[in-house]
Amino acid sequence: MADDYLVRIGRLIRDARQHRGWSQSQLAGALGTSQSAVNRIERGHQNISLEIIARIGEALDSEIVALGTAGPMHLRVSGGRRLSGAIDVKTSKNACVALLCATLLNSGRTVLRRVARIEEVFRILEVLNSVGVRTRWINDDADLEVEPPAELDLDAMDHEAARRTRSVIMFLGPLLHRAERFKLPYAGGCDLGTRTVQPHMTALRRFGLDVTATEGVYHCEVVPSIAPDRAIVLTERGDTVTENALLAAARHDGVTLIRNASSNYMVQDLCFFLEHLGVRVDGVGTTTLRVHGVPVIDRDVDFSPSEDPVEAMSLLAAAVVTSSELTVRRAPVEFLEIELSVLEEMGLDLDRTPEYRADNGRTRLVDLTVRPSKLQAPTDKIHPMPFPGVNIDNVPFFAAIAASAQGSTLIHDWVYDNRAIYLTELTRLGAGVKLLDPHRVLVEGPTRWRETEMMCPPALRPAVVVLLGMMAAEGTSVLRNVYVINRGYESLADRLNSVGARIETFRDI
Ligand SMILES: CC(=O)N[C@H]1[C@@H](OP(=O)(O)OP(=O)(O)OC[C@H]2O[C@@H](n3ccc(=O)[nH]c3=O)[C@H](O)[C@@H]2O)O[C@H](CO)[C@@H](O)[C@@H]1O
Ligand SMILES: C=C(OP(=O)(O)O)C(=O)O
Repeated sequence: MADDYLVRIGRLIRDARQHRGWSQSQLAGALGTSQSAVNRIERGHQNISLEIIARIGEALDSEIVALGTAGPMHLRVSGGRRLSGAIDVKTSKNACVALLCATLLNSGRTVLRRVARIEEVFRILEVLNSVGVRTRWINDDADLEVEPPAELDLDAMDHEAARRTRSVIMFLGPLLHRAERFKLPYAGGCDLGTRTVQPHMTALRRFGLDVTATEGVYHCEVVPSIAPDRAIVLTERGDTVTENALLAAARHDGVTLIRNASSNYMVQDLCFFLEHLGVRVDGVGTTTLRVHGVPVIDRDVDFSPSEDPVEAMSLLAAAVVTSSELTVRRAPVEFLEIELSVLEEMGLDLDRTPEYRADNGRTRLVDLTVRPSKLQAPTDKIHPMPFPGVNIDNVPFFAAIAASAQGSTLIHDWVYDNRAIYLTELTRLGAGVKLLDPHRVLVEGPTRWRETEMMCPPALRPAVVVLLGMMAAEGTSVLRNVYVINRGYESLADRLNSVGARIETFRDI
């Protein structure tokens, strides 16, 4: 028993080390020990103290062992089961976090309906609470009330929670209207390689924001007399940068023109919310936004963020890889149209209902039913583009789908440095995924999926893709440390179980 325990800890350490991309010698160097000692630890042949485990966890930036229910969550998947029935898409992580940041524009009370109860939202709530914003879940439907204080206590900001999110960067836009000097930690989020924040700084400089970045913290100073005197042309058509520019423009006394804006789903939801706050935004859905700012916003508002196209795509992919008939209800079709076209070209048997409106009154939804189909690899490569193109976050799901199709599919993720690399994790489940270069993988299908045990890749979508492979594989698979999945999906295991999956959650020791 004791030996078995050491072997399990050893495996956790090995997986965490491999995820960091370190050799045994590199870990040994960080611990001040020898490579052979690390080798013994990983094989479970060495007694180790809690102190050593803690040091290893620190060196690898990974919580190896935790006590009680707060420890890392893992999933045990009994795969090879067909799904059936219907499942609803939840509201999107990316809109919910942008709207939470946007509540900082308003002195009044904001109610957001059916907010995704996910770790990313919890982290942003922790940051808001730490600076004095009062937040409260008001019912079991996940409706959330947000009330900012008259004065924010920005020095009390919870940097640890903030640093775990990408979204906290969207505090910059609202805060530049509330403080002349403040600090914000560097943004985190999925580990996808370098993710620039320069376009944010370039856009917000036009509103008088001056940022010095040192030792993990942005030191921000605002010169209120500086205001945009001509159009703000974003250097990238990014989602969060467009949102930051919108947030800054919302309380700017005048009209701001933003060009090369993203018109993606979360940006549109933010524009609809700004309209509730009395801020008119012309051009929603296009790449030129004209924002009619309102210097003081003090309104009680009630808003329903829309459904998540990326969650819809994840659920469709779950049905495809498990050869199931499944209805995905409340799918925001406008943000999935190209994905659906590609899937139909690949031979997916897919039905959709007539469109209906999301609770925000604007976004078009449909229910999609997919049936088991013989898929062919697409002729052309799959690559993302800013909306309206294949959504960057949907690309990883094409890897799982391509692995279920006959033939070779080239997937080209030009956007992120690391995300395509994580897709090679599917080889551990039996898929033929070859890395051609850091941005391109060739997927050779169909796959005879096989069970495995592994750590979650440190990026949300590739982590879910691995989970889908495990659902397709006969036998029992284990996916360790799924915080990254919980960042973006609410109770995913339970919800998949409700349509026939068998996924158990557990924690170590
Ligand atoms: C909280 C949130 O909403 N996160 C989403 C948002 O992150 P966010 O908007 O922060 O995305 P990033 O700024 O990281 O941009 C994504 C990447 O695309 C590159 N890029 C982007 C636009 C462009 O015109 N040219 C270009 O090269 C950037 O350099 C970067 O490498 O958008 C990403 C891209 O849709 C999504 O993956 C994230 O889920
Ligand atoms: C990359 C993603 O998220 P974030 O921007 O929050 O890291 C994602 O949602 O896939």
